[in-house]
Amino acid sequence: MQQPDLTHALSRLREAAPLVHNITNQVVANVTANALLAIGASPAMVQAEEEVGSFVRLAAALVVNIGTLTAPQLAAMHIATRAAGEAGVPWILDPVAAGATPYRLQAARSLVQLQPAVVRGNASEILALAGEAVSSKGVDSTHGSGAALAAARHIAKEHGAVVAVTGAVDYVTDGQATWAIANGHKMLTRVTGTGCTATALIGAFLGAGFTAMQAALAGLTVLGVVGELAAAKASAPGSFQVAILDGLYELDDATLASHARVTPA
Ligand SMILES: Nc1ncnc2c1ncn2[C@@H]1O[C@H](COP(=O)(O)OP(=O)(O)O)[C@@H](O)[C@H]1O
Ligand SMILES: Cc1ncsc1CCOP(=O)(O)O
Ligand SMILES: [Mg+2]
Repeated sequence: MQQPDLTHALSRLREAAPLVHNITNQVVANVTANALLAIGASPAMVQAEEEVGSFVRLAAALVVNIGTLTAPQLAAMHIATRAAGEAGVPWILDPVAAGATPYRLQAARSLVQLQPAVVRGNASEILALAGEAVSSKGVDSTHGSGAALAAARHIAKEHGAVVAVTGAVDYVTDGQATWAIANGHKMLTRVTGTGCTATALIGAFLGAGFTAMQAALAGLTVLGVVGELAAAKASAPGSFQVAILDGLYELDDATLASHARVTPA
């Protein structure tokens, strides 16, 4: 398996400065828009059924996140993902708390049928999406990421998507090749929206023309490295959240390459 080359990933992303269309949850809309701006992309949060089909055709990538799902928002997600498919706009699914209620699970299942380039979730979410009867603690995982690796491979093969499971170690698989990313910091679990930020960053790399596998590896490695650097500067969640945003802006290709811990799994 050839080692993924992230050497110029950040400069490529910043050169492309992709417009990223987000249909996301109300908790993280601001956080993820700021993360996308900090890394060098251009975010737009657009979710009216009446306009998502037109808007997504202007975008370089689409992020779909079911964190605070409502029926109109789900309808908009179906319109946007179908239009994205027609227009060749790559999109990523974040199945937040997929196993928590039948409504969410059904919604996530309906969306994964519509050919996302990437699915990114925590272990409980990926297990639920794969059909395992698992519990979660709302939006938080009660499983380690390794426990969802087989489920991730299963979803990847069934839907032709790249699947990323995050946790202490992140895994990215296309159903055949699997990579482990051993970056990150526990403090990332003490601030809301870091999983959603991971998803949005992968969306930015998709919008910059990276393959699904490269985009998932780049997005997760960026957040993991930034999390480590932020934790060295900030010891509590409030300042850590600010340090993440600053770190996304300050990170360069050389620092990413020297801190990345990506190995075959
Ligand atoms: N125990 C941990 N140690 C280091 N990094 C972690 C840990 N748990 C999660 N992360 C990182 O936090 C980010 C969000 O992942 P995760 O918490 O799994 O998503 P979610 O917020 O959707 O549950 C990812 O970058 C992941 O690598
Ligand atoms: C707290 C919360 N409730 C519904 S969505 C959301 C944010 C979840 O963010 P993340 O999955 O990144 O932890
Ligand atoms: Mg999440």
